[in-house]
Amino acid sequence: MDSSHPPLFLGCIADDVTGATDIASNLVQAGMRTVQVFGVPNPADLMALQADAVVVALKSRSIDRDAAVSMSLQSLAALQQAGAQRFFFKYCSTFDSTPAGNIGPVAESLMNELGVAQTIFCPAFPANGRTVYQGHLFVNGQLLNESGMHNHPLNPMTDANLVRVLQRQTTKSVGLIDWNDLRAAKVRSSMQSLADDGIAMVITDACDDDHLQRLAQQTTQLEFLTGGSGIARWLPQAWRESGLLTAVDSEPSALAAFDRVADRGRAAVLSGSCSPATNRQVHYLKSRCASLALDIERLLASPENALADMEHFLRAVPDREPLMIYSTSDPERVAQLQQAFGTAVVAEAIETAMGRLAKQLVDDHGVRRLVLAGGETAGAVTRKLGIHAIRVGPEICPGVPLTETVSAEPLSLVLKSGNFGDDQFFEKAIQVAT
Ligand SMILES: Nc1ncnc2c1ncn2[C@@H]1O[C@H](COP(=O)(O)OP(=O)(O)O)[C@@H](O)[C@H]1O
Ligand SMILES: O=C(O)[C@@H](O)C(=O)COP(=O)(O)O
Repeated sequence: MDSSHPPLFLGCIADDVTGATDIASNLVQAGMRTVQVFGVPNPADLMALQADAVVVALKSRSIDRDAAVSMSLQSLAALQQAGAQRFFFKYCSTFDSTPAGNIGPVAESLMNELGVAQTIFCPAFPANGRTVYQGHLFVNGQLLNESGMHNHPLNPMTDANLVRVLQRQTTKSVGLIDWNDLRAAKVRSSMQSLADDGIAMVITDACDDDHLQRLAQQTTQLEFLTGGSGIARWLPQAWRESGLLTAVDSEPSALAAFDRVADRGRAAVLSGSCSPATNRQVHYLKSRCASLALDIERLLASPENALADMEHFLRAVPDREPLMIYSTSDPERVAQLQQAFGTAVVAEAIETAMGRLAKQLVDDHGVRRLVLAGGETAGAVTRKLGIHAIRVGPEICPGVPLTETVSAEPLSLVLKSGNFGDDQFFEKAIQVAT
């Protein structure tokens, strides 16, 4: 390791792959040299990275609670051994979880392990339309439970009151810091009052970036924070101002390690998100490039035959032309498939197929840029491709950067959170300058 590089400062644990890239991108935008690694890391590998921040991308959002807790604790141990001084648990800005978890149980176990009595829960990400007011989460001005998230295939969100949602997932007591506390710079004193009342987990309001900046400035004392990536855009500056983080030369330095060596080949979009935004993005792109909807019934009946059909399609697309394959569907179609075959069975079949398709695209069809839509989908694909780490480049839209794999033959990856990006996002991601 280069002894002139400051030691690792921040260790993040993200509960899905696109969410990890989202926070990594916001940290890079805020001037931190950030590397994203996939799966529970090895401390020695982390120490060799020369980064200010490491984001560990897990696939722990929709799995069994005990497994999610276990892999999060193992990741924490690795980050601690690598010398991290601050820790962040990143979950979705739409608080994606089931009544059993996994946000509450994972946060609780990380707090217990770190010996931390209290922390904040700040999913707000105003740049992407996620705001929290009086503890209620809004998505582009709609209450969470009316925003389309109530139709999520794996973790439908049916309650916008986050104090209530989180309280159902944890044995610790949950409270609220509202926007008045932020405006009056009363976060620390309000947290102390809440602590005196035995409140360990504090949902925080934030309606705009000014609120997030204030919140970051007033929580620098916390060793462990949790939230979406909105606050991560402001924490590095707050840490620097309070003397905790060594100042970096300038913002671009955080992008300096991004080589752009990967962007020399064909682009393909694999889309498994069924969010409203991704449905619109698929609709926009499908008449503009070669595209194919996964035949999900055929896939469930015979994966091998379905993949053989896909291979025919791939061979028919002229060399080097971009293409898109998607399972993205509207809520009625998702419900119909889930009722007929079972939620987990459908999700597993699609994720496995997406992983295999990605491997075919890269190994046999000259694809060097993969655009993946959906956190679970991206998790399955990156696992199948054996990707260990990525460097983060410039943003294509808030929370979705261009990235490239840290490997002998780098691959360009765009890992898009299901609900991020405008209708033309895929087209931009395919075309973005190299
Ligand atoms: N047509 C479909 N019907 C049912 N489930 C689907 C369909 N298409 C994709 N899925 C599954 O829904 C889940 C979507 O999750 P994810 O990829 O994380 O997207 P998002 O980012 O929108 O949450 C995945 O497990 C995926 O396999
Ligand atoms: O915070 C967010 O909204 C995203 O970073 C995120 O976690 C998205 O997850 P997916 O919607 O599953 O892609």
